[in-house]
Amino acid sequence: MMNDTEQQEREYLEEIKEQLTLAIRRVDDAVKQSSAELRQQKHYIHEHQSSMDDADMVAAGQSINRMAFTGEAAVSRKRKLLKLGQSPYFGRVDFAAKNQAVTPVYIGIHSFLDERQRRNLIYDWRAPIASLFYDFELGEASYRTPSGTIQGAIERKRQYKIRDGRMEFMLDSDVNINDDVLQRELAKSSDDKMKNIVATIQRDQNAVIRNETASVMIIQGVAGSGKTSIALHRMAFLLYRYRETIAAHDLLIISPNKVFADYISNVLPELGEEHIPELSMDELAADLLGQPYTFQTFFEQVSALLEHHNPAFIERIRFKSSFDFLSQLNQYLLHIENNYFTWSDLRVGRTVVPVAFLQQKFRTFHRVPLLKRFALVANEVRAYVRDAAGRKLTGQEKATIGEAVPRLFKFHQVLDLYRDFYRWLGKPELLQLDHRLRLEYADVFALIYLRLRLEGITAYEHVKHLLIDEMQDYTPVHYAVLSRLFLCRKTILGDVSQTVNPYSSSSADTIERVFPQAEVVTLYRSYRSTLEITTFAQRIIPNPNLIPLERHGPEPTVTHCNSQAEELETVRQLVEAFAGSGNQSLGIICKTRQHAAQVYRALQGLDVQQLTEDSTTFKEGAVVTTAHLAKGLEFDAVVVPFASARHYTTEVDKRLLYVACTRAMHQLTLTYSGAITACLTA
Ligand SMILES: Nc1ncnc2c1ncn2[C@@H]1O[C@H](COP(=O)(O)OP(=O)(O)OP(=O)(O)O)[C@@H](O)[C@H]1O
Repeated sequence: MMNDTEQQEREYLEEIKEQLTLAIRRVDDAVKQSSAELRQQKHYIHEHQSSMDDADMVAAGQSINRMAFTGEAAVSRKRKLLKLGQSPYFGRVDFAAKNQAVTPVYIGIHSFLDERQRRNLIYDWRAPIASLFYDFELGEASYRTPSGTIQGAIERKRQYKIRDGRMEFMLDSDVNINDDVLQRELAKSSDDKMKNIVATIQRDQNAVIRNETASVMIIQGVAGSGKTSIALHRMAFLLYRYRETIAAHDLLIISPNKVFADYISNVLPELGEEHIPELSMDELAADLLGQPYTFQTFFEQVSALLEHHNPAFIERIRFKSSFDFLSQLNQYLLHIENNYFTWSDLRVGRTVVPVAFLQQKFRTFHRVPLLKRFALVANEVRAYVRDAAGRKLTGQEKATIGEAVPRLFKFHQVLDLYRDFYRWLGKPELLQLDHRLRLEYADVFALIYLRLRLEGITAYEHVKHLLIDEMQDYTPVHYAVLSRLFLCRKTILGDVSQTVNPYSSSSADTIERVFPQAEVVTLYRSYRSTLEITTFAQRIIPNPNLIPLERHGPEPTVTHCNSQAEELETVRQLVEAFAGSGNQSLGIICKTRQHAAQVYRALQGLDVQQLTEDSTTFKEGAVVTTAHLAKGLEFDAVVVPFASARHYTTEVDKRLLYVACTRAMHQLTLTYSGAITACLTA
């Protein structure tokens, strides 16, 4: 068989690298040539401008564009080849399709074709045949192609780690194929942003990544199950699978905040794809609400909940996060259609426009959002009056009609209707709005929903696939807005256990009610943390279904201190120890902003950074932050200060503690003074 031994593999790697070098040289030549031609063409146009007609100019412009395009494609091709030169492939399956010879299939991050022999030397991990690598052990196997399923058998499976063009190891695997390499990958320290996982994608993960049928895919997965990773690889897969029709700018990621967006921003470029546009929910809200509103952000809502116990505030959030709320809004919309018109004949000069005409016209436009119908009906009325009077209307008359028609309806401002909604409910106290029109967070998407239904919003029709992370933080009314705004396919992921606001959280079941056509996948295997850390986190929120990966590290420690000052000193020592520990990242994760600020002050003079809501980038090394902001991130080591009964008491606190502890990959330390929190007793 080809490339049997390690020696042969090493020689083959050199051969492939050489071919890659040649290919890069060819691309370079092509780039040079195309830029020379471009220069010539421009020069030619410059010289002959005076004698060229419009058609000549258009043709010349087009040919320049074509050359520039070829140039860009060559540059991008070169980038991919250079990357392959560093690490050409990570896997190999020797596959014999039925009645055919065995061929080795090398799998890498991009494909690489031997142009002269027209042979695929490396297959893109997203190619149909590459799914063999993820989906099967040795023996019978099959893969689906657009033209049907190919049956056959896998005779060998091999994995490689090639870095900087050097083979660090190769492994033949028969049964538990990925485990060894996966273990090595997971044991590594995390120095910076999220990385791609193409070499070790697991079977259940692969099924989600390659799913082509789901119009809505909901991924509920335990902490560290790879949800975010999978979702990003799924985007890369879709870009590959539908490359004729979908480009990176057709996709949209709705992310919880800028730090998270920055944290994940490397994955697609690593996979050779362009950056995907991203919006935070707050940015989307600001865009959809428009002026003149300002609003409390989700961060501020959660902080307010943590800072003071306010039953009325909680009650408002709870109600506005319910399905009942959404259905009340829908009923209200029906109610106003049926009750808020005051019908009367319209008199314009000597012409009377009868009620029946008006009603009939409003009915004709029933598909148009309510508040947009008035202008359309006014036009109809103008035509009616013109015909009746037998002459053109004066500007004054036209304006009169424009004002009279809306008067048939009680309200025209969405905010007035939103206020009225609470009166109609008999609970005006549920809307708290100050004179500067600052909305509570729980009102933001409700108001947007009304606006969407009453005025229509079409701003996001170009999006072809939407990715929503941290789904548990959004409520039925959020999803009602998203489902009307984005008619495209969606991938929605999250974990109910990691909600930072239990009064407004959604489980996969809740979201399924909004998207009944959704395919729901549940992931139980947790990859991030050592068994010791995962077991510890289970004491906070137990999940009997969770399957931790067998990877070991030090037991988490819970350190008692005699005073807060001593506690801060302990944290300081931990940060000092971090510098020489071999760990690359350390997260000091606090419950509140105040705690984070206090700890940060106590660490003055050390190389520590603070992550706040205003941060726009993920920071490396040691950082102090809050659990809310740390959600979705991970660190080699985590320190959770102030884990006392005083600070971690409520249901919200418990969730935050869970989020904080599950951020740790290898090492976890809690410190407290006074009594220890009861959240750990489970
Ligand atoms: N198949 C895999 N191979 C290698 N690493 C993996 C794999 N799946 C997950 N991981 C790693 O596990 C960690 C957690 O992944 P990720 O952040 O995507 O999980 P998550 O479910 O979104 O986590 P959380 O909800 O806790 O934020 C990451 O370091 C990721 O690289």
